[in-house]
Amino acid sequence: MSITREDILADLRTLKDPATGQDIVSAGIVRALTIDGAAVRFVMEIAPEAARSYEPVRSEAEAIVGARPGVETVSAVLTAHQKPQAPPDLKPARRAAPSGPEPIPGVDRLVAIASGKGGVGKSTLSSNLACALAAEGRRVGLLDADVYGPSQPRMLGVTGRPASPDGKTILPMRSFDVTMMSIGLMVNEGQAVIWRGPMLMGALQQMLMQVRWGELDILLVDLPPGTGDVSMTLAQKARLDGAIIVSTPQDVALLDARKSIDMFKQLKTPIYGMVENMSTHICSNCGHEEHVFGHGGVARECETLGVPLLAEIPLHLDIRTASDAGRPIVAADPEGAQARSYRDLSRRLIEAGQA
Ligand SMILES: Nc1ncnc2c1ncn2[C@@H]1O[C@H](COP(=O)(O)OP(=O)(O)OP(=O)(O)O)[C@@H](O)[C@H]1O
Repeated sequence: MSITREDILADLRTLKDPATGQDIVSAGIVRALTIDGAAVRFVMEIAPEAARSYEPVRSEAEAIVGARPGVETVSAVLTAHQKPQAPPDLKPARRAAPSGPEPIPGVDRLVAIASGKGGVGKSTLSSNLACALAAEGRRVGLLDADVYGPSQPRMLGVTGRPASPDGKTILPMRSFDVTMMSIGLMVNEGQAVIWRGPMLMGALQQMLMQVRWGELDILLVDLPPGTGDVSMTLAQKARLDGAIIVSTPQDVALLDARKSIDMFKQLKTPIYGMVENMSTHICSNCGHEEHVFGHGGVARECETLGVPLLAEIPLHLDIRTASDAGRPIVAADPEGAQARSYRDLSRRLIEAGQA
């Protein structure tokens, strides 16, 4: 049975907008309605502070549309609309309260893991480094802030939704002695979330400040690739102790890594150094080593930029299969050759007082 846009809008018109009393379609809340075969998706655009009062409307909307014959899946997502900005007041009557970077209660060090470009192995490094630091006895947290592709739940084999016993704070998950939280655990699997500026910042701040991290020696933050809103918000809201930049050796990746370093320098975040990932390929059959992406690119870049080269991680099939199976190589085979570079990196950071 084919479903039409009008059918869905008619269903949604039966629901009331709690703010205006109009139906939600006439109130202009329903946006981006797409019908793809038996799958229906739409967004409900609301004021960010009203998110809680709209949740029942959102779930009712999903239920009503889902009950229509021919509809198999429905995804309704709440997104925040941008409030028009008031013109700046050039003569404020009183001084604004300071809202600079704050420390996270109980967390000794906050360290960002960043990359200029996607797919260079930043998340693989974050989970393995977290496990390696835990293996050295450090109390480690990992916050997966990669809003565009949160992969830590998969890499650390974590499923389920974090509990919130009091409706205000969130209990983190735990895997391989690492306390973790991911933006991927806050949305339904497969549900596309359209993050707008204010909502994204709200989610990041919530994960930093409302998650009960407990006492940690270090909290690693796996950032989305590039130099976007999340990195900026993190550096502005929380007191960052350092950043580690991951890159592969090719020129294109290095070009982007340089932008990332520039950004952290501007944000006055100390750069702990760079990590070259996929530095050399080690054949899993014969052990033959070759430099698929060239060699020494990151070392040269580090010299030019005056930042330390922290580690060179080989490209090895076992590293990928371990992560895909939800058990990072450092946890799966801690004494094995492929875990060595991650474990050396963790020891180096601990020795330098950076972890
Ligand atoms: N050293 C390595 N050896 C083998 N495979 C690797 C290595 N590092 C990463 N990979 C694999 O490369 C892919 C991309 O890695 P990963 O997801 O960590 O990158 P990323 O930089 O976090 O990407 P994005 O930011 O786009 O999520 C994954 O399949 C991962 O298993």
